[in-house]
Amino acid sequence: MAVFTEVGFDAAAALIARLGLGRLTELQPIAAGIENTNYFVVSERDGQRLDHVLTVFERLSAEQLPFYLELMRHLARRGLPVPEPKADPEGRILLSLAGKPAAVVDRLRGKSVMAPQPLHCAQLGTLLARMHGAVQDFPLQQPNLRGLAWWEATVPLVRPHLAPEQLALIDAELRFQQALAASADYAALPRGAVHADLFRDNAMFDDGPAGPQTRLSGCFDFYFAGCDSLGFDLAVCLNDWCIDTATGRLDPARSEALLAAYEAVRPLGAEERALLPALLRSAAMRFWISRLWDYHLPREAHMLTPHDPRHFERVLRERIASPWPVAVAA
Ligand SMILES: Nc1ncnc2c1ncn2[C@@H]1O[C@H](COP(=O)(O)OP(=O)(O)O)[C@@H](O)[C@H]1O
Ligand SMILES: N[C@@H](CCOP(=O)(O)O)C(=O)O
Repeated sequence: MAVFTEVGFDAAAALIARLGLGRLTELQPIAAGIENTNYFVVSERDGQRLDHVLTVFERLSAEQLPFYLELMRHLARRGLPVPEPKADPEGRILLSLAGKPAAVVDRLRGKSVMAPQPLHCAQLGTLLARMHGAVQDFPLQQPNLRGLAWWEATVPLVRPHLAPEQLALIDAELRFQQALAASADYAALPRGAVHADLFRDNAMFDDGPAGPQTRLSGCFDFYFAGCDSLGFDLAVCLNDWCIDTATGRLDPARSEALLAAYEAVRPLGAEERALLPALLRSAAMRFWISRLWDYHLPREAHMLTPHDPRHFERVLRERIASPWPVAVAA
């Protein structure tokens, strides 16, 4: 992030105590991320150190948040490595701090791996497929709030900042995505509550038998989750985990590792496979628009570092030019 809301030590200590997590000993603002205010919190209970993450939600409302927090709890209770939100004595996981909605969740061990190898991508593929299985009986519904309707509302806001060739691209892609969303093939895609932002920086690896930072310890930041096609979620991951950053191309070894591991748990249907190139474009478009919006219409915050929108413009152009260069196992 960004620290949009400065949380005082005493206020955080009172919250941690109320959650039964003992005495607060450290409160450390987190610089990474762009959406919410996050702090690492360390507390001591019965002589034991406890590590959690405190999030103050800046844009999401108290009406939208139960979906994300309940989804995390659902997945954690299914044994998936997802931070579980902590409940107060009344059983509430949606809390309040500094007059804003807040949550305290488990801190995952390890670090993000920003230059992943096939072994990292494979573990991510397995986790993603397991999550797609586990959400099939998740009862809450909420649309992907960064889906097509948001693109349609946001493209007019960023258009004044674009060069002619960018305008041509964004307008044409919006038309392509509108036609895709209206198609019968798209309507037939399997759907569910998906993460929708499972980038490398939203997963952690700790040390494993294959060496330092080789074992996936979990994924976090479910605050862009929503009901969408499972294939879109997969495309978001492929576009980030398997990319050759310089060219925007998909790296065959990493893409194949991610997909093979995914399909070992949840094989893709023929309709998903056929639409994967279009969904890779959707995933590139989604983050190009959000990055343009964050970049050109920034919010006030300390430590805010917007992501580079040109990256996803390059990725989108590449996905249009080379729909699916990877030999996907049929
Ligand atoms: N549950 C967690 N376990 C470990 N680290 C976390 C956790 N949640 C957040 N973080 C850390 O905080 C950073 C920012 O979190 P993130 O959710 O990406 O912020 P934002 O919602 O503002 O984009 C992450 O890069 C990570 O280092
Ligand atoms: N992953 C997105 C932005 C969302 O930020 P996060 O820190 O919440 O993952 C991007 O890279 O544009």
